[in-house]
Amino acid sequence: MGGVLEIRDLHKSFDSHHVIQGFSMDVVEQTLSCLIGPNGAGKTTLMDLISGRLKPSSGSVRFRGDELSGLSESDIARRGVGRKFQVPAVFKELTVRENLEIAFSREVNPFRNMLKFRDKAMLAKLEEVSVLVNLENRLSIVAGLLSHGETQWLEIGMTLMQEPQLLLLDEPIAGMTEAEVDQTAKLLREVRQHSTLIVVEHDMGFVRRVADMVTVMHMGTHFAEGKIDEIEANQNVREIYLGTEEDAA
Ligand SMILES: Nc1ncnc2c1ncn2[C@@H]1O[C@H](COP(=O)(O)OP(=O)(O)OP(=O)(O)O)[C@@H](O)[C@H]1O
Repeated sequence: MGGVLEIRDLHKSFDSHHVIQGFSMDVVEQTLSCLIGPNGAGKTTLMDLISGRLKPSSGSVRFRGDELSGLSESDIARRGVGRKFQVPAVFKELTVRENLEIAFSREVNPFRNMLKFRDKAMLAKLEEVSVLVNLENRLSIVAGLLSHGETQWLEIGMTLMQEPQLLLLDEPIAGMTEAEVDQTAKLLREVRQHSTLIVVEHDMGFVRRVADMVTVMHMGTHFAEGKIDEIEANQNVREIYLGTEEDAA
């Protein structure tokens, strides 16, 4: 079955290091897919290839039927693919409100956007997103003073200001407290009501709570895919990934 995102026979090499080796995957609209796999499996590289940060050596990434490989990172973002990295990239000296305002438009000069788009549509979006990411009471705080978890939410919020149709998240709960993890699970389930998400995650407890589908990567290949129960019961997956975590525990 096809999907909103169709990845076909994707390859990526860095010199002689063949990191993505014929990877294919379909992502169905309005689902949350978790991408798991051992360290070095190629998860971040795959996200980089989807978002245009890296160009594939060969293969195809189609989003809503359009080929993305070959487009620039900003063109891919304009087509509705949002990305949040593990390390947040917020403007620490600006307030939460200003950070969200800047993110509203995809124009090049963010400070011009702040003046130009202080309109009703932006205000409505800002209110909706700030409630969603649990920062509605922190709008006038300088971003540099936010907790780690709040900073992660702000960056998710900045991505949501652009109304992405596909949202790529790299380890969104890294370093969060338990309460923040709970809040993030709730947030992602809400975002999924109107967007499609791919989340790279190592924490299987969190994967269990949020994932509709789980895709396992191993050595740059699509190793397995299914519901969380199927993946956790899959002996081959346990051998290359889950088993090793248990052994280490
Ligand atoms: N720019 C690069 N140049 C050379 N090798 C790279 C580059 N980027 C990634 N690699 C290699 O590609 C492989 C896959 O890395 P990647 O970060 O995609 O894995 P990952 O599954 O995200 O791992 P982790 O779970 O540890 O974050 C690794 O062996 C890494 O060293």
